[in-house]
Amino acid sequence: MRKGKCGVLTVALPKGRVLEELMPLFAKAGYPFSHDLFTSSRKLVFTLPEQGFTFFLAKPMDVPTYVEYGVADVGIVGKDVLLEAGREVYELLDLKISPCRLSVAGKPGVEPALYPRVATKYPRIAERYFKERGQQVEVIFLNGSVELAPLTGLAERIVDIVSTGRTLAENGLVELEQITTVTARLIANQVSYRLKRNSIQSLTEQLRQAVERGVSV
Ligand SMILES: Nc1ncnc2c1ncn2[C@@H]1O[C@H](COP(=O)(O)OP(=O)(O)OP(=O)(O)O)[C@@H](O)[C@H]1O
Ligand SMILES: O=P(O)(O)OC[C@H]1O[C@H](OP(=O)(O)OP(=O)(O)O)[C@H](O)[C@@H]1O
Repeated sequence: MRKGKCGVLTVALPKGRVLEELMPLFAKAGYPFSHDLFTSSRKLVFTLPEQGFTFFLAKPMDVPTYVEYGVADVGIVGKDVLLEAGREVYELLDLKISPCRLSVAGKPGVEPALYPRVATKYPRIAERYFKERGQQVEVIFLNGSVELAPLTGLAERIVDIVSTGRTLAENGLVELEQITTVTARLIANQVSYRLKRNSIQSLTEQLRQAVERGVSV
């Protein structure tokens, strides 16, 4: 995108896994920013007026917050985070990168208690999932290494990301139910979407074409 009358677009990027797969997709869409640009320093804000962008580097779970409040016009984030954050943003495009799934897992062959404990980084998704099924559970929030919970007796079940399945397998756990599939999404602030419609639609269209052409990462 070149700077037009709509001005610079502010983009909230998620640090970590998604960013790695995003940069090849951006390049394919005609925005050749290197992953190194964002990871070779501790800088969090990258102002690139000539290219028509300002980028923020945020924790994935915080990306929808920056976008809902409008300090970022658009953002990129996993569907898992979008569902968990429950922010008022527009979801514009499935970027089809960083695929994984959100699943319920636990030790094999263990019948759940009447009121089982479920450990997760995704308490809202877990609450909603079990409530919809009429199952009463106690959801325990953890920040990570969630697979530890059933091994230590903290919880019988977990709700967590599964990708290759290696973490579950190496900890003697099994996937019991799949809640949803997950890929990264382009999201937009609702006001920016009106005020910067041309810039946002142009970015969306370029990315849509790149997604359709496919990216090898
Ligand atoms: N194997 C995987 N494990 C975790 N997340 C994955 C995996 N595969 C794809 N993803 C996607 O990547 C996102 C997480 O990225 P990353 O692991 O870099 O952040 P994080 O570890 O959740 O963040 P934090 O630093 O806050 O703990 C998820 O929201 C999900 O959409
Ligand atoms: O199915 P796999 O390919 O093994 O991937 C899934 C694992 O990867 C993620 O953990 P991460 O490395 O992000 O660490 P965390 O547990 O601290 O979030 C996720 O929480 C699972 O533990």
